[in-house]
Amino acid sequence: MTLLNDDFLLSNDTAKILFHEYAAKMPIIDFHCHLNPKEIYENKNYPNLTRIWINEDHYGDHYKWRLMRANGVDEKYITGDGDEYKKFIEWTKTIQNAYGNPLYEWTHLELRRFFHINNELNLENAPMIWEKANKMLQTDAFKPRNLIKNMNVKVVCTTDDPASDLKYQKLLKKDEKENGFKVLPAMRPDKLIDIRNNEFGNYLQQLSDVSGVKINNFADIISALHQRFEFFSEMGGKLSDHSLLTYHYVPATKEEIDAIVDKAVKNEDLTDKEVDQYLTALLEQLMKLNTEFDWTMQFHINSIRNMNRPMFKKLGADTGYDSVGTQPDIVDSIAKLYRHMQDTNNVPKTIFYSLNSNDWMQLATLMGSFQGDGGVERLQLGAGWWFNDTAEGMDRQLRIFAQQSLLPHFVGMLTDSRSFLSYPRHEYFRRVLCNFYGKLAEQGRVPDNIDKLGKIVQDISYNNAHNYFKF
Ligand SMILES: O=C(O)[C@@H](O)[C@H](O)[C@H](O)C(=O)CO
Repeated sequence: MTLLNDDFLLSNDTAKILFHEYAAKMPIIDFHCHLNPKEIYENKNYPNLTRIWINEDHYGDHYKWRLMRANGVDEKYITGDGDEYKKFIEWTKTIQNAYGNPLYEWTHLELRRFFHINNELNLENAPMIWEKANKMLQTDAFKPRNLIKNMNVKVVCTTDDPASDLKYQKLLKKDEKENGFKVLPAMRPDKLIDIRNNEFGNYLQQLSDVSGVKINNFADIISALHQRFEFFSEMGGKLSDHSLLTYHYVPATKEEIDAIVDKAVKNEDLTDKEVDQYLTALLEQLMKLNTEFDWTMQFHINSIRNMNRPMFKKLGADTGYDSVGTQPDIVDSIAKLYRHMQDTNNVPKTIFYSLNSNDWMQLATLMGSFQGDGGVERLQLGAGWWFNDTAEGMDRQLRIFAQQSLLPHFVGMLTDSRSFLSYPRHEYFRRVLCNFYGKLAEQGRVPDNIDKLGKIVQDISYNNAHNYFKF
């Protein structure tokens, strides 16, 4: 089979029909990504492949950065001020060693889908590819808004701090009709979760200023958050998103929580128990707010971030120094939290992603205990996330979802990316999805009713997300 031919990842005839005649043509809803709304609004061409593929200023694809470091590339030619063509050549050398890594397939899929370059990228053809691609990058088709539009994307949900003024989402709202897609905020209150950060007190002041709520205690924080939920909702926001590196369910009294907030504002040391007490109280309130505003709450759990301390100091967060978390009982704590919130009917629509795939069965079966209340598949196991964003990781997540619940209700894939060239990840997922159902059909485990199977893959590719999030 030739590299990324029309039927790659499709192992039988049913899978091929399902992909080519049903899933492939569906629009895209990217309900979680890290695209910069400013870059969508300013809509400027990228000067070359390095700037759109590897790094644009401090921003960029840390998946590639990790691989380049593994290939022994000097940081100067990854995130540093090295020559941009040399960075591209270093990426070319790196990808040559990446057989079996999804970035090998993604890189070549992007060359095919955007630049119509079907060659395998290597040192011989790198100069030609650099020249051809860079020329194309200067055309209107490669402006960010056209990249989104031409990939049939209908909704992009950015990742935004509650204190954000959503300046660029506001500006883009006026161009929605012309663009043919919406750019909607998703609230990511990481700075409220990160109570040990020395900037916590300053952040509360920022949240107070933007919300108009004076913040003297925990209840005031929640009042300020409520105002931000109102604002994000007015802007079309329908999701919140929460990164929990580790988490333990530890209830506490109002007085204890206020004392913890007070200590945090003064940058006094907090015990692990105090952090978990505060986190528990905050997550309970966030669940209430998501329920009140009929949003979907996303949890990104069990990760270890910014492991390399000197490089964190130098480059900051999300720069390729993260790994899978190993808290074995994190889902036990999530279960206690949900059981407690069920008592007051405050379990919102939720999508769980764990970076540790050992958690997936526990999450999938946990969710079965909180479905109902009139909504279809209100709680969902999210698509294979980050290090699980591979053909095998996607297939495993689909299998567990199908075995423990009703996969035809799944809201499907997201890019989780910082690059405008990442939309072929949806194609990649749709191929894995069609192959999953194609195999069931050809094994005689489901009826070979192609229209029914086709409807399922189209729903998972687009319709379910449209209906579930109510965009
Ligand atoms: O949203 C997250 O927490 C992660 O997706 C994180 O942003 C990470 O940098 C990433 O993009 C993984 O795909």
